[in-house]
Amino acid sequence: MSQPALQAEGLTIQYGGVRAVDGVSLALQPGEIRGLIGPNGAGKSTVIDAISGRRRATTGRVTLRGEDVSRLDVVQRRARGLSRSFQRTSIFAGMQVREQVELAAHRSGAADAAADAAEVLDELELAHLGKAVAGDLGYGEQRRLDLALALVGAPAVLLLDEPMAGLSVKESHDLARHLRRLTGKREVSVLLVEHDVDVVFGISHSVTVLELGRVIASGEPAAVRADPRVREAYLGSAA
Ligand SMILES: Nc1ncnc2c1ncn2[C@@H]1O[C@H](COP(=O)(O)OP(=O)(O)OP(=O)(O)O)[C@@H](O)[C@H]1O
Repeated sequence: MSQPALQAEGLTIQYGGVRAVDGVSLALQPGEIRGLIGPNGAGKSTVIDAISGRRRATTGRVTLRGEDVSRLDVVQRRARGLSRSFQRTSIFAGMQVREQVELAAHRSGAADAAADAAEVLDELELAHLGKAVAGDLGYGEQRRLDLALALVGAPAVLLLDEPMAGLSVKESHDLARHLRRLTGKREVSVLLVEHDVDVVFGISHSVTVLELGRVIASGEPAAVRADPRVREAYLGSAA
């Protein structure tokens, strides 16, 4: 097996008396999409915060392509190829679409920001909206723009926190299709936190399930979905 694009080992995060994340380990191979699911409050966003550098883990280690980045901040980890999106989009509503994707590409260190932005916009079927002001886009288009902003600069790893939030079923499936195609094409690894479990099981190569800050299952989607503990803790009998 090749060197993992990302490895998190024994992450523990304490908020005062609450242990929000308790010894979580996971790895992403190049080009792998790993779903990270669990009930509300299970610790999914906190894991993403710890991996991205937004929150320093109390204990544990984060390695990016073999390099220990545990002591680096968000900007330093971004420069090493770790990108993320947030539950709420981080687009600039008053700015033109192409302009802001080019700016993001430039800030992410792309050698040719204009070309990189053009390619990502094209891949996400947003090229025709390049001159539109982002705030005028439909919500589904804004979500795709958010993904474009995270994708430029050729990151090795993308942390996505509920990218389908608020989308219709069709828009979710469209975004999932884009994600699957883009990750394959660009060899970017994705850690996908998403409440729509059908989307997660549909596009992920592997799935990790958290409950009360701990990993209760991890592996191929079909095996995880069939795991009695997962069904009991999270999916319910209808899953
Ligand atoms: N800033 C904070 N201060 C104190 N406790 C927090 C803080 N942020 C999160 N928590 C607690 O940490 C635990 C994990 O929260 P987290 O938001 O990571 O879960 P989640 O799985 O992402 O939930 P959701 O699906 O609702 O987004 C919860 O018990 C939450 O109440």
